[in-house]
Amino acid sequence: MAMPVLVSAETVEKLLQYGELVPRLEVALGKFSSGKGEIVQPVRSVLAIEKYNGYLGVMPAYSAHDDVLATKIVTFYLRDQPSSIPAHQASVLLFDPEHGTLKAVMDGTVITGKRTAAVSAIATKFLKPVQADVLCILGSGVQAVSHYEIFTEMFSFKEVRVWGRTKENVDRFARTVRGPVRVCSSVKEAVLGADVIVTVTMATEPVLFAKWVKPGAHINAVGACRPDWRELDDALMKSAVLYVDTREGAMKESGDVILSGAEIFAELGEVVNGDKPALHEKTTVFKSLGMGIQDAVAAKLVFDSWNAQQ
Ligand SMILES: NC(=O)c1ccc[n+]([C@@H]2O[C@H](COP(=O)([O-])OP(=O)(O)OC[C@H]3O[C@@H](n4cnc5c(N)ncnc54)[C@H](O)[C@@H]3O)[C@@H](O)[C@H]2O)c1
Ligand SMILES: O=C(O)[C@@H]1CCCCN1
Repeated sequence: MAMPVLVSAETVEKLLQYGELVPRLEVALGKFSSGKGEIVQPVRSVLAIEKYNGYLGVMPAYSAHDDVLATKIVTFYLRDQPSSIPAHQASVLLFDPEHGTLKAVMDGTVITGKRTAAVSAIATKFLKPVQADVLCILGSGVQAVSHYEIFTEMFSFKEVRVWGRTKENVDRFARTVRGPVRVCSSVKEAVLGADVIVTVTMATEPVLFAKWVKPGAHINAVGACRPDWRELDDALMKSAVLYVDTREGAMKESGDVILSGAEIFAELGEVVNGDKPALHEKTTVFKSLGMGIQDAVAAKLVFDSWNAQQ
């Protein structure tokens, strides 16, 4: 029995390219929302490690369409002090769907960063206003960097703004990204006039308020993945047209959806399929929770690229 391949973060970083990842994720989102059973993905299990303010998530998924079977195991911790240990750490187990054999154990942290930003970019492609000149990123960590990377690659914003709670993190972000960024001293300064907003904080209370949001803007709400955590206020959740990655996930995990009572208009996959309209002229929110199938598709891409080099 062959041992599984171990694929490092560096190798994942090198092999996982947005140009290949985005179209495959878009198809997977559509297949998931079509409900034709080609993709099987239960809502993830999340275990609370209360003593340390942490969580462990288990995210299995199978796609007959992509012929991929994988499970991401991810931990995420609320930290009240800056730490050299990332808030999110993940590994992806990739299996041979036909025989159930474990093929690879690969870094899931880089996969999480890239696939999450790629899905936000897919939502933004459909939902941003026709004239979108200003991008605002709230948060300055791992997801902020990956979102900056793909959003500046896929779209032509005239200005990119960032706000972060911690100056140390914001300065690191500004040094890390390859391109211009305007560091803002308040959320309000970053948000006023923005056409596309990305919220990627670890906030548990709202940081983005409807009163600052330009009518017709598109918001990718990526943080707040627990039923009692918030990033957006009720006014924004209730006034915007709400899209989600998965209804089931949002209704179980999203405090922004559950606590605001906002009505879900559509899954992103339904927009991809043409089953629901992209109301890009309205103020729109894409609430992203994360899906195991996104990790599985990314892991297959990495493995197939790695295999081709052997
Ligand atoms: N939707 C998805 O698929 C998905 C995937 C991965 C991560 N996430 C979520 O995205 C968010 C960012 O993840 P990350 O990996 O970039 O984390 P990170 O720790 O690298 O960055 C978090 C950022 O939020 C800031 N922050 C922390 N507490 C805050 C608070 N109370 N108010 C405002 N800002 C605060 C930090 O300073 C940092 O800039 C998290 O909520 C994470 O759970 C979502
Ligand atoms: O989908 C993910 O990878 C993340 C895990 C941490 C919580 C938010 N969603």
